[in-house]
Amino acid sequence: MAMKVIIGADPLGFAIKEDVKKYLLSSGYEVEDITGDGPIDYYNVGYNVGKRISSGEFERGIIFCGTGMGVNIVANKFPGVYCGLCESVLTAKLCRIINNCNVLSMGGTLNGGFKAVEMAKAFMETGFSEGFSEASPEFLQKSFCCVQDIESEIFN
Ligand SMILES: O=C(CO)[C@H](O)[C@H](O)COP(=O)(O)O
Repeated sequence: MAMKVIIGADPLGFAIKEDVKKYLLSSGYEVEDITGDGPIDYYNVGYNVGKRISSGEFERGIIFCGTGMGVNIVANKFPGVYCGLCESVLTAKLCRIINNCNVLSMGGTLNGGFKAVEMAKAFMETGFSEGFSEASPEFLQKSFCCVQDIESEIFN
């Protein structure tokens, strides 16, 4: 079954979102785009995507605004959301390997469509704790569990 991915963009993230959406659809992912026809503010993108990742309805999310920061801040308010703000292909890859991020955010004022797609590819195609010479998979997995413990303490 295809992985379910939720995406959304405010007006400043719209153009690169369209390029990433094309990549996701052509790669066979099941994509829901919450953007719609009218403009949507960055905090509503972060809210709607964060909520539906947190509920478990979607496995991954990719969100866009001018800088990637506003959508990132709001999405990360939800338990179970690990949103990485990335400005390079390397960080998009490392946010999966090291942090097990399930949401990627990026900015339309900082990235062109080609780079946005390369970052999305790195995010979608990289596994957690795989192939990182600086730390063992055991350490990365234990660290992620500690992050989840902190989260449980805060939310419960
Ligand atoms: O980068 C952003 C948030 O981090 C927004 O895209 C930027 O602030 C523009 O939003 P608005 O047009 O609603 O002011």
